[in-house]
Amino acid sequence: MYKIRTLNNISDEGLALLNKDTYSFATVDEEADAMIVRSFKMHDMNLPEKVKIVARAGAGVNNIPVEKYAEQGVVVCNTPGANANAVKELVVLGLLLSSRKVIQGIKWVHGVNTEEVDVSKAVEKEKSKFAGQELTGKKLGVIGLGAIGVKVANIAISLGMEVYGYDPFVSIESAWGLSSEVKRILNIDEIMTECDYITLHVPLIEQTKNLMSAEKFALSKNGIRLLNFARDGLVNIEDLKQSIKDGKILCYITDFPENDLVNMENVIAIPHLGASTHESEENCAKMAVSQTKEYLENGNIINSVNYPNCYMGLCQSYARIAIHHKNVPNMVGQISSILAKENLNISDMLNKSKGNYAYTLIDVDSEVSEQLINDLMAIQEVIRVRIIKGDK
Ligand SMILES: NC(=O)c1ccc[n+]([C@@H]2O[C@H](COP(=O)([O-])OP(=O)(O)OC[C@H]3O[C@@H](n4cnc5c(N)ncnc54)[C@H](O)[C@@H]3O)[C@@H](O)[C@H]2O)c1
Ligand SMILES: O=C(O)CC[C@@H](O)C(=O)O
Repeated sequence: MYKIRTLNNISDEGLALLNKDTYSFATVDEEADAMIVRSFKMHDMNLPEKVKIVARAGAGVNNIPVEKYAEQGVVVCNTPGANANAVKELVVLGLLLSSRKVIQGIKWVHGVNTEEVDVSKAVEKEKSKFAGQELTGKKLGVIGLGAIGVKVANIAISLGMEVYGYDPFVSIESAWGLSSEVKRILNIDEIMTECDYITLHVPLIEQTKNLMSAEKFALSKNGIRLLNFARDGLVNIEDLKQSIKDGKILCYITDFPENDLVNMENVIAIPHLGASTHESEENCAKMAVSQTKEYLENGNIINSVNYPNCYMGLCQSYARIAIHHKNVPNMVGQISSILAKENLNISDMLNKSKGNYAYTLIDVDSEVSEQLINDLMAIQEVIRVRIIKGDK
């Protein structure tokens, strides 16, 4: 029986995949074999030793100490692309809200004193205050061409925008999905100087902190619209406030409200709703739960951000040994000589690495003794050893 702890509200459709004969819910952290999380900040949390996997039902993992968990032999996975359509649709709304004074207009309508004023007549007189501009023909810069950026770039093309895309690390899969009409930009400064609208779709990592700062705003035209549906921390708030005052930024639309910004004219702050659709919550939860089950039941790692992806299907031998270790030379040699000493026959094997960490899956034809587990754990660079019962 495995115990699952949810640290945020996770869609019921996803949790329903946890069959009751094998899974139950942990009520305290210490009981959990796996944690499923959305935006809960795990940095200050002491992760109990029993936890083996943390599944992020979503894309961003900046709320999780990914490297620290790798050191503890805890797999962190996310759900790439599962909420991309929801975010894309909200970005389209962001483009429109930053172009047309719909929010201001609606506020005005709500404020009309209908005891004294005939609103239907007042509309025609007042509406000139709320004129906007069209998207067609304007230039949009998309920074980050991953699951969301590609969808945003493509839909902007169909809205008649001229789209500039910047992503020095673009994956082959993303490149295949990107419209050939998107202009590939190799220097972010060109996005700043050319574009009327800029939208951010990069992860928040050390290299992207304050990606949008005074130095970049200085390059832009006057009156640009900046959209941030990726993360706070990507935009330097002090520099942003100054650039709004200077008229460089006409509108900042963000999914990450901050105290300093919420009452500013020219700022539209949305309460982190990018992924908040029924469909996206269900997609993310289903993917997070399936990946958790694969790891717990079969040792397979899918969509991990701190360990290599490793998939050997079901174990059709007697048992599967799953070993988390450092990515250093001679690990496979040391592991297989321990198995040879115990006379264990290997029927299948996979060894993969990612950065400083590696993972080895070994299917064996007979029982694995406590002594063998202890011998494996005694290798200095081995972090965790788990035995999974096979079919035979
Ligand atoms: N508002 C929301 O609710 C919401 C929902 C989903 C994702 N997000 C945020 O959006 C981010 C992107 O999501 P995604 O699903 O597209 O992720 P993704 O991993 O598919 O795409 C990220 C892209 O950013 C690129 N990138 C990384 N560093 C870069 C840099 N310095 N300059 C340019 N490009 C760079 C990567 O190459 C990758 O193509 C997430 O990390 C998350 O922070 C927000
Ligand atoms: O879980 C959410 O609601 C937000 C998720 C989003 O920020 C993400 O990075 O996927």
